[in-house]
Amino acid sequence: MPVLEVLHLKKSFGGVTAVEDISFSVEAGEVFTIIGPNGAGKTTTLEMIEGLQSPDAGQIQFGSLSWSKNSEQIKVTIGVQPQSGALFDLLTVEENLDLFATFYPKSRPAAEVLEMISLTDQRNKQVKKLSGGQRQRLAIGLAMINDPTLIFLDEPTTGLDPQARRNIWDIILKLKELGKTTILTTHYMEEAEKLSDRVCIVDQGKVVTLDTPAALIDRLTKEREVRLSMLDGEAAAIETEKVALLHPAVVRTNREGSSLQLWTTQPEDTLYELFGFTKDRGFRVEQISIREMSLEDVFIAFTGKEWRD
Ligand SMILES: Nc1ncnc2c1ncn2[C@@H]1O[C@H](COP(=O)(O)OP(=O)(O)OP(=O)(O)O)[C@@H](O)[C@H]1O
Repeated sequence: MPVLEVLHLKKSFGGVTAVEDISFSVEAGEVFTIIGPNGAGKTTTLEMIEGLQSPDAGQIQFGSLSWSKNSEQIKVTIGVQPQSGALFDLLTVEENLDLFATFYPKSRPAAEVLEMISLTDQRNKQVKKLSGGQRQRLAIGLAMINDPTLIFLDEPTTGLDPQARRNIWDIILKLKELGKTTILTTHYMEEAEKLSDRVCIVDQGKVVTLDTPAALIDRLTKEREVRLSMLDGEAAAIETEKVALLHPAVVRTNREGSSLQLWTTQPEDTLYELFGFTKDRGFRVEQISIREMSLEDVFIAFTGKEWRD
């Protein structure tokens, strides 16, 4: 039985439809990631599930529990990362954890949480003196203080430098080792690809696709991005692009100056033909590379939008 099931959620604000129709279910122990462009409805979806907003329509079930009948039970089962503005700046790290612990009938010892979020050495530091990454780790710690089975992290790494982001990935992986379920939203594709068991892509308030990162990428594996850089300038690239577009396996192309990008389902065959052409014309190709598809390509393919990372 899924730990969370969301069925046909809908939410509008005045004339703006934030969530049009979102359904998914989450299994115990998985990292389930929702990604999507700005304004896709990710935060609104999460807030409805967390009980912070009421849906206009649809159902939210935590196993057999629902907000209308079992709100007290749900509150002790889930952990929600507070916005970083909700932390108490003048209190120390440990005092914040102790304070949040009082909101719950049962809590995990602060020392254990401090270890998990690698803030034991900063336990007596005032929160206002923490770095951005440390604040975010504390926010995740606060989401864990009631020892929840299901944890919601809304863009926990936004704005952090790569090392601080990696520290947060480590916490998410530790939570997984403990058998916890994490529902994550992120702006970073690489993060979704690395951490998630399954990824749900939303756009304009609807689920566009949902699967494991590997399966999503697999759907596009037939397509490869080929890059060519021409030594003989833009005119050579323009002509080569025209020839590439005539090849039946070439899906689309892009050119900037003398550099050419093309997406093809038959890279070898396409290159063979292009090299035939460049050799005939005496054009010299300076660089060539064939790139594997990533989750970012899946996103672009399904939503038709560039990723904003
Ligand atoms: N309280 C609100 N009042 C009015 N409009 C809102 C409100 N909350 C969200 N919206 C609108 O609903 C849409 C979805 O917003 P939401 O914050 O859920 O998207 P998101 O996918 O989380 O975006 P982002 O990645 O930018 O955080 C947006 O058009 C947003 O402007």
